[in-house]
Order: sequence, then structure tokens, then C-alpha cells
Amino acid sequence: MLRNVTLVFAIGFLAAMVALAVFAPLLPLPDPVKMDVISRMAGPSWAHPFGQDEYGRDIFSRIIHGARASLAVSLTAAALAGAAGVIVGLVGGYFQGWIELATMRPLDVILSFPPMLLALLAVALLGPGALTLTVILSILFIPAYARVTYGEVLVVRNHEYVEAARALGHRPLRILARTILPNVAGPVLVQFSLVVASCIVLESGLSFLGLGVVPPTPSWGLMIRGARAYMHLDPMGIVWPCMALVFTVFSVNRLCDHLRDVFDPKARRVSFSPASAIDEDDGARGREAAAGSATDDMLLDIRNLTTEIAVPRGSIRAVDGVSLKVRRGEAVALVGESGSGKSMTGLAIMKLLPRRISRIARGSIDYVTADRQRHDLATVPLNRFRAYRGKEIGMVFQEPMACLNPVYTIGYQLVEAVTAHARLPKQETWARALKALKQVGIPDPERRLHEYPHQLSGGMRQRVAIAIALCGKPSLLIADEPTTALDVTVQAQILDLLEQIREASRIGLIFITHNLGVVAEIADRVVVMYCGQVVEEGTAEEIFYTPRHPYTRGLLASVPKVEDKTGGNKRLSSIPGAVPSPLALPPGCRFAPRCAHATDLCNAGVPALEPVSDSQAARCVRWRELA
Ligand SMILES: Nc1ncnc2c1ncn2[C@@H]1O[C@H](COP(=O)(O)OP(=O)(O)OP(=O)(O)O)[C@@H](O)[C@H]1O
Repeated sequence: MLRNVTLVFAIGFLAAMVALAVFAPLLPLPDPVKMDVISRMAGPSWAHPFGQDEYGRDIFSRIIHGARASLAVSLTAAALAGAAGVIVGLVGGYFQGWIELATMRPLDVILSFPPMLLALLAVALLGPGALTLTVILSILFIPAYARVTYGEVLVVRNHEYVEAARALGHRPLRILARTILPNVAGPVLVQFSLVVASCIVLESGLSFLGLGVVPPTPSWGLMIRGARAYMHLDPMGIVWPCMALVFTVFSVNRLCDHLRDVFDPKARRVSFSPASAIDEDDGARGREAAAGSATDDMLLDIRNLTTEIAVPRGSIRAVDGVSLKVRRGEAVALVGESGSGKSMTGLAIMKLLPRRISRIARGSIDYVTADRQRHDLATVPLNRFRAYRGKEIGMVFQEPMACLNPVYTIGYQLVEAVTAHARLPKQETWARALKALKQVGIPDPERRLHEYPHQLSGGMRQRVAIAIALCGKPSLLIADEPTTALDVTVQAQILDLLEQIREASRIGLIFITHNLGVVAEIADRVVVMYCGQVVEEGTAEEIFYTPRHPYTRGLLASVPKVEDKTGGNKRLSSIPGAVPSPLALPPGCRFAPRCAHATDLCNAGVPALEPVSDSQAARCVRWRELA
């Protein structure tokens, strides 16, 4: 709501300012340079709504005419600097080598001088005036754009889609213009708003010093300069040009912020179908409050969870009606191929779904606290949910290097985690950090506290990440593929560690993996997901010895076994076909197009998750026959 109000204000203010500035000579305004010394510093009147300045000139007219100089200089300089800077940054970042040296290094020279000092020097040499000012400001701000663009290009240039464009044989110019430029447009727009603001301030500053716009041409800087000497007699004389300056800078910033959102698909606001909006209303209806007390060891009770992600061609249900339960001390594995919605389920629990483009559309995530009160995390506001993160629920990610900050020591990061939820004396904080490291079996923990993440092996880093996740003593730990990036022996050590922690502290564990082999070692219960839905669930024993869904069987058949390798002639099977696009899901069973047992019945409608036993269920219409 507030965002919309500020946006409407920004657009309205800028549009009015630009229109008034452009048409100022045609408007019935008093002459901005005509003096009337008898009425100097006169207050507001019908003829002069903002009053008159120290020479009796009309302040309103000078503000409007002053906008011509201030906006023309600033917008032109920002646009020229932007065009040049973006080209330099694109070329330097993409080609690298000597081209990078030739384009980026000269800019470092400009950057090493304070902008105001350089501007003063240039104006002193070339003489004041709006044109000189525009040229100088353009040159001064080229490095600002170039560096932002250069940094973004360095990130983007190795992405797979740039590789793909190269592989297609596109020329560098085309790749730069069509593939890379749109990806760096967001930060460049933000830079534009900052540069316009800086240009307006610099123009005003230089005019204030008498080195910018030449009097009597009005400019906001000159107005501030003139009014400053008399501000004790007429304070409003300085307030009006300052307000014009502040509102213009704010409006440019707000507008560019909005443009960045519009042009950046990753930051674009979500627009959902009316049907799903109705769903949300249903789901949100007063579920946040404690919904009675739980009677058993239940820790997490997810019901009918549906998350939606806005994509360019509509919205997809990454998680579609998922229900699952985790008890205290229980390990539940979420398994499935890539894209089945496992991570989204974990992120939804942590309220970490991609911002702006995704949301929980339906369902509840009841978290049961130690005093057995249920809280629906789906509707707990984010500011209150922060108290749950780390303290009630911890999370470990796949790539520990990506979640450990490379510029801080392990000790510092552990201390940060300890103090996130408890204010303790410094010594006790460090003692806890040390204990956490010992708990995850890091040898020589005193020394490791002072080391940086890059000084540790992959397995050690994952242990540190687990230690950090456990610092708040959570009751539930979500581990999203925590062993995938590790080699097999280290994988086994991390699994052992999680198992020990679970036994020692009765922590509930959600273990997300695509590898059923890993599941066998750690899980009590297994939930198999496919295309956002649970297709089978049961105890680990049921899933491994009596799987009912053909997809689960396919996953099991693709797990390498020791005898396959030693026996020599047994080939590893894979599930034929690929996971369908979430935008084009089959009408019935989502696995049917890849299933060797599919019949017309399978395509008739989405099958329900049918109970197979007290603890097992399968989403397959033919599970009885196939058993
Ligand atoms: N930021 C995003 N924007 C658009 N779609 C997304 C985004 N993140 C995930 N998805 C889509 O949501 C669906 C579920 O993704 P999710 O990451 O949960 O799968 P997963 O089973 O965890 O797979 P993986 O093992 O590869 O992480 C996929 O179809 C994926 O393409």
C-alpha cells in the first residue's frame, strides 16, 4: 500500500516538475530574473505564492525555471554517463585480458579523485556554465556505471545461458546486447537513479559555490546560495528550493526502483490467478493462533501445503497439496528427482520461498512447541517467525561454502549464531561456540575457531554449518541435500553425525535428498515426491521392501548396489523419460507418461493418496494389482 502511494507520488511529482520545467516560458509566471527590491523577502501573496527572494524575485517562478537548469544538467549528464559507462563495463567485463585493462584501468584514475574536487578543477579550467557542467558530470559518473556493469557482467558471463548463446554461434556484440545487457539492466537502473540524485546535488553544490549555472539564470543551487545569507530573516526562502531538491531526488529514486522491479523478472511482483487468490483468503482465515494442544510427540504437521511461483507464462505449483508429519526425534526423508518440490517444501517451512515471486497459496504448517501449543507457520507474520528461525527450526544447505561467509572466521560466525537468540557474556558465548564445534566432531576446535571457511575441507565446512544450525538448540532440523556435494566417505561421516545428534537431543529431522541410498542410512519415514505431490510415503522398511508406487520402484532400481559392481553383469536402470514441465502437467497421474504400467484409467483423473497400511500410502490407482 505504502509502496503504491510513494510510487504514485513520485510519478506525479516528476511528471509535474518536468512538464512545468519544459513549458515554463509559456506559463503565465512572473519573470524569474526581474528584481523588485522594494518587496525583497516579502511573504507569500496571491501574486507570489512562495514569496519573494532577497532581490524581490518570485520564488515559485525561480523554482520552476531553476528546474530547467537542474533537471536538464542532471538528466543529460546521468544519461550520457550511463551510455558510456555501460558500454565500457560490458566490453571490459566480457572480453577481459588487455581489453579489460584498456577500458577499466583509466576509470580507476578518475575514481581515485573525489568527484567534487575534480569538478572544481575542471570548472576552474573551463569556466562555469551549464554545458561545461553537463560534460564534466558525464565524465565524472562514467566509472560509477562502468564498475557496476563490469561486476554484473563478471557474474553473468559464465552462466550456462551465456555459454549456450556462444555455442549457438552468436557474435560477441549480439551476446552483449541481447543476452547480457538485459541481465545487468536492474543494477544499472538503480545506478541511474543514484547518479541523477548525485548530479542534482553536485550541480546545486557547484552553483552554490558560483561555479555552476551562471547567474542570473535561476538554478536550485543558486537559490539556496542566495537564501542562505538571509535564512535567519526569511527561513522559507531556503526551504522551497531544498524541498524541490529533496522531492526530486526521492521521486527519481522511487521511480527507478520501480523500473528495476518491472524489468527484472526475478524481482517482479507476483500476479496470481483470481482462483488462487480466493484460496489464500480461505487459508488465511484465522489459523495463526494456537489451534489447541497436541497430545503426542508431534513436532511438525503439514497439511495440504500448496506453494505457487509466478513464472513468465503464469504460475506454477511447485508444491501441490503436500501433507507430512514429523515427530520429535524422528527422521523423515523427502526424496524425489530434481524439480519434485522437495526444496520448496523445506523453504516454505522456513518462510524462505523466493521473495516476491512465490507464496504459500493454501494449507497449514503446524509447528508444535515444547509446551505442546500448535502454531501455524503458514500464517505467522514474518517478523514473528524470525524468532522461530534458528531457535525452533534450523536449516543446513547443500553447499556449505555458499552459506559460510568467506570473510569471517568460523568462531565469529558461530558467535553470531549463538547471540542471534541469546544475550550472553562474551566468555560464555565463545565457550558455547567452542562446545558447538566439539559437538560436531571438529578436531582441534580451539584452533579452528580462528580459521576461515576456505581453510577447512568440504566435510569440515559442512560440520561447521551443522554446528551453526544447532547453536540455537532447535527442535527441528531441515537438511537440504547436506551430503550431495561431499565424497562418499565424508557423506557417511556426516550422516553418522546427524544420527548421533538426533539420538542425543531428540531433534526432529527433515532430510531432503534425491538419493534413496542415503535415505536407507538415516530415515525412519520416507516421503517420495514427484512433480510437487507426495506419491508414496511409509516407513523406511516399507519403502525399501514393499514399494507400491511405480515411481518409488524406479527410484529404487536406480540406486547402485555393491553386488551390481562386483557381480559385473547387472546394469543400473533409470526411469525413462523426463519430469514434465510444471506448466504442462498431465491431466491424470503425473507419472503416467513415464510409467510402464499406465492405462487409460491413470489418465482419467489425479489419483488420491490411498492408504496401503496404517503407515504406508500410495498415489497409484493400480497399486493393488501391481503388488
Ligand atoms: N526461483 C524459482 N523460479 C521459478 N521456478 C522455480 C524457482 N525455484 C524452484 N522453481 C520450480 O519449482 C519446482 C520445484 O523445485 P524444487 O527446487 O523444490 O525441486 P527439488 O525437488 O528440490 O529439486 P532439486 O533437487 O533440483 O533442488 C521446480 O519445477 C522448479 O523449476
